Amino acid sequence: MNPLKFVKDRPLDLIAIGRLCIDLNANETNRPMEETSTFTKYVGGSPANIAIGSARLGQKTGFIGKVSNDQMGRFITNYLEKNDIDTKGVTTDLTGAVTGLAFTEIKSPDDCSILMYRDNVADLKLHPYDVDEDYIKQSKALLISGTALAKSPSREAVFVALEYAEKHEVTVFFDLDYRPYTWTDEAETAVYYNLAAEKCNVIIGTREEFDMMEKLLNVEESDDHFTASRWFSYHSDLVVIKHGDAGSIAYTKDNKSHRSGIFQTNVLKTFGAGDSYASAFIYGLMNGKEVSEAMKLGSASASIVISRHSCSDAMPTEEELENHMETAVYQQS
Ligand SMILES: Nc1ncnc2c1ncn2[C@@H]1O[C@H](COP(=O)(O)OP(=O)(O)OP(=O)(O)O)[C@@H](O)[C@H]1O
Ligand SMILES: O=C(O)C[C@@H](O)[C@H](O)C(=O)CO
Repeated sequence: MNPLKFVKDRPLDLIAIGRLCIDLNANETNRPMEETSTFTKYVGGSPANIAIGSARLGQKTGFIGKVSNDQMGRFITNYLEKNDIDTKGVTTDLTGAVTGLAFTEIKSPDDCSILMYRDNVADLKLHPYDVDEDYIKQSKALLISGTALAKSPSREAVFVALEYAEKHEVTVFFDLDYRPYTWTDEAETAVYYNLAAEKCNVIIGTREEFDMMEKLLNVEESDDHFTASRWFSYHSDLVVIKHGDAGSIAYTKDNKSHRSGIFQTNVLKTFGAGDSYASAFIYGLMNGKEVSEAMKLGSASASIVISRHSCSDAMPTEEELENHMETAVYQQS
């Protein structure tokens, strides 16, 4: 069963809002950053990766975000356009802000980390005035991502987008995308995540991300069912909790749960799993698939992306995803 309804006849399927950055992924793998000397440059940032994954799967996709007024900003906008992403909502910062950089360290397939350079970044300068109501109402769905809530004015820009989405019946997906280094205070983080989640139809996050949101509730032990059911009295119809290589579980408002396993793969690096999962999961739901089938699409896409070097450029097309699901070994959780 698929609990979501999407308005029909809109020019865009999905608009993502938030971070547009650069990933610099280590070329020399199986070694620490101190010993890495060359990196390959890709577009990055969780909502950017999800938008790219969505467009690769044939969804009409747009973006609302802010880029730096330099070569990096232009590289990002050009890449989005080359991937058929509508960039009408992408504005250029005029205050001298820079593009956020994520240097990745690939020590082993299960020991990866990201070193972020995020001082004075353009993505967090997105202003409520940059969010156009007429643009949001052209889409069936909106994807928000938690990192954009970390600072003003980007935080307010996301809340304004949420208001417009509700007004125009745009289904909202929230990928929690919790990056601790972007935040300074745990209570502030939990409060803003919870305020945003109240307004979303679908919430997708890892167990650790939901634990962060439950920090102020004095919850003694993590419990996926408790986590999901909190949101059904607000706007949510569907909550997904990801558990890395142990798969994922989704709960629907009718109190049913759905589990997904993983597709076995040759893991090169772990990052990008969540973004590829989200893009294919959203694509599945928007194309009428049952929740468990959409989760399986998400898992398949994740297994492709973690076997490749980048996150954004590695996103599969519809054909690649279908072929992969036919050939890869599925492991039920
Ligand atoms: N080792 C693995 N092999 C195959 N699939 C995996 C593996 N790890 C994760 N996945 C798939 O990716 C999905 C998302 O992974 P995970 O729970 O690690 O998300 P995440 O922490 O948001 O990812 P990211 O590392 O990108 O932040 C899982 O539900 C699973 O389907
Ligand atoms: O900006 C980031 O958080 C880094 C991402 O671009 C990176 O690709 C990643 O971590 C994907 O999950």
